[in-house]
Amino acid sequence: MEIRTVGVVGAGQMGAGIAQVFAQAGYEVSLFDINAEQVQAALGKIEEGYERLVSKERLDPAEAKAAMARIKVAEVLTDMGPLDLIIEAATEDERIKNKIFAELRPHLGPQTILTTNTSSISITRLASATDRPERFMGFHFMNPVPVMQLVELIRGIATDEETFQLLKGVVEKIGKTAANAEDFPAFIVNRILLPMINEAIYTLYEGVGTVESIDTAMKLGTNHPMGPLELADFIGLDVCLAIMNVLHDGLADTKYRPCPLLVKYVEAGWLGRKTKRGFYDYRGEKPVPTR
Ligand SMILES: CC(=O)CC(=O)SCCNC(=O)CCNC(=O)[C@H](O)C(C)(C)COP(=O)(O)OP(=O)(O)OC[C@H]1O[C@@H](n2cnc3c(N)ncnc32)[C@H](O)[C@@H]1OP(=O)(O)O
Ligand SMILES: NC(=O)C1=CN([C@@H]2O[C@H](COP(=O)(O)OP(=O)(O)OC[C@H]3O[C@@H](n4cnc5c(N)ncnc54)[C@H](OP(=O)(O)O)[C@@H]3O)[C@@H](O)[C@H]2O)C=CC1
Repeated sequence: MEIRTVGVVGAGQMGAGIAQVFAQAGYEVSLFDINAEQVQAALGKIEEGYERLVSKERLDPAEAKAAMARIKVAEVLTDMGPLDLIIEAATEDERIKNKIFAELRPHLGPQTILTTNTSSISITRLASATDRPERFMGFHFMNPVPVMQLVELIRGIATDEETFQLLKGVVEKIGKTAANAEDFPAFIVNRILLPMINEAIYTLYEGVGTVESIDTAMKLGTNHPMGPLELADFIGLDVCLAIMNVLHDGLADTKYRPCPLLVKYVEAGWLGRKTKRGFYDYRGEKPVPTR
């Protein structure tokens, strides 16, 4: 089997980046979101992404145009059913993901491979609610997708070798590097990264440092490209909280308890860059700390 057509479900920051990278690599891409405005915003971001590459002479203008033309908007989710590969990149909520796979189920082609870009949720559990756990995998991209080199590949208990090899091939074709992770809460990257971010939030909560001093300390003291609070805003505080909850519930260890301050920000709807407020306020010219 060769993968040529790809459906991306969810046109948020991850879905947009995934669609951009796949279309650039020559795949025919269908993009769907329950919010039609979000799809239009994603198309605008993708176009900007290609323009950025063209301006740096990393992409030929004709190739950029051709890549853009390979992205189609799916009016309804079920239109994606017969495609070769579906990448679910909707909100980090198990009920939403299950609902998407359940809706797709009667419309899927016999060969269609289902994947999820989940940051933390059990692949085996998501797969078990579909009709094809052997053709189901975790396909975890990093943010921002066009820049980050890594894709985590996570096999569920029933994932077959053919599916794994096909997805390994896809990672090579899009010019990225795969790392294999076992199916345990939050896999590798987020098992390590999110407790670090959560600890940074505790450091703020306990008054050990300010937003600025914590981020400066980690940027200049450990050479991280972004401070942990800036990175949390970049990922999305709702996504960070969802991952911490999966770690806390799945591993039953208090060391994964989400910081109450993270919970408070999410309850306020201050989700980081995407809502223009989180640990920083992005509404002005320059981000300024919100506490
Ligand atoms: C939560 C999960 O499930 C998993 C995750 O994703 S965890 C999060 C993983 N991501 C990270 O840790 C990101 C950490 N941050 C970084 O690596 C960097 O800050 C960054 C790459 C995002 C930006 O880098 P920077 O040096 O501050 O800014 P900038 O110079 O503007 O960008 C660097 C390059 O990336 C490109 N870039 C930056 N943001 C981009 C975007 N959103 N889309 C496309 N390209 C982008 C820039 O064009 C630039 O390219 P060149 O080097 O070719 O000129
Ligand atoms: N943010 C990050 O750094 C990373 C996130 N991920 C994972 O990727 C996934 C998406 O995250 P991200 O892009 O940040 O989230 P966003 O909130 O930016 O985007 C999610 C999108 O999914 C849409 N959506 C919600 N329900 C449905 C549905 N039933 N059908 C179709 N679309 C739906 C949302 O619409 P609406 O807003 O209207 O609800 C929203 O547009 C999550 O699983 C997350 O854990 C993985 C790696 C990194």
